[in-house]
Amino acid sequence: MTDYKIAPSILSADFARLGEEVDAVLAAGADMVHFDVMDNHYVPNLTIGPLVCEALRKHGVTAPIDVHLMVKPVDRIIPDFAEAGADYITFHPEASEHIDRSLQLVRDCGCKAGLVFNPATPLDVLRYVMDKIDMVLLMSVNPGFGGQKFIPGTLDKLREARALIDASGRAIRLEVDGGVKTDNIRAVAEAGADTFVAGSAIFGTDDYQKTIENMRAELARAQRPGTTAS
Ligand SMILES: O=C(CO)[C@H](O)[C@H](O)COP(=O)(O)O
Ligand SMILES: [Fe+2]
Repeated sequence: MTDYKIAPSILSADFARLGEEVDAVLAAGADMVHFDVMDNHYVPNLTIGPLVCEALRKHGVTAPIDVHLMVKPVDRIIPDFAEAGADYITFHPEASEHIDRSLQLVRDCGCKAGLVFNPATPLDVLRYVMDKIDMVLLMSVNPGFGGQKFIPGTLDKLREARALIDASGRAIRLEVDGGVKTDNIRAVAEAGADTFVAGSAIFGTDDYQKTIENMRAELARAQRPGTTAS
């Protein structure tokens, strides 16, 4: 049985009440908090930094925080997020001058490391760093904004990533981010994902618990071999 995780993206939360919103999705059954960091340079939008991550920890959030860095360069901000309480830190290979070094930096800071692949970015670099990663994140929209439509070609790419992860024999999570909703989460799982970011699909509804329950019901119907991710 695959250990599926649902990670609401706080990009679509009410930022004026962020602590309450995070408490609410976790109480509704979410597994981790997806924390989108945008710099108005690597992507055309500007969001939140380590201070907000630290504030969530001080507020009492104990669930894993999955920091998705859409910033360039990446290295300078990694230790700050580790210090602020991040569990996972993922970054885009295009945003790092030295991918292996940035992954090692994340790990040296005590966090789990991941690489994020934009829709048109090939997975080629993965095979050289498999031993240094804990997560592969496939973008199913172009990064920068919530509420976009899922790009269907991501399903084939998920199958490709799943085969590479399984061949590595390592417990690497396969996360998908962008346009994931109750009506496509099952197909995304069947293509190989085990971790599902959903922003607008959860925060855009009135009843977070019902939405997460509906997503889990769809996941329970997904048919594919189990994975080793934990
Ligand atoms: O990284 C992101 C955008 O760059 C977000 O995590 C993503 O878009 C989630 O939002 P939604 O589920 O509404 O598509
Ligand atoms: Fe994200």
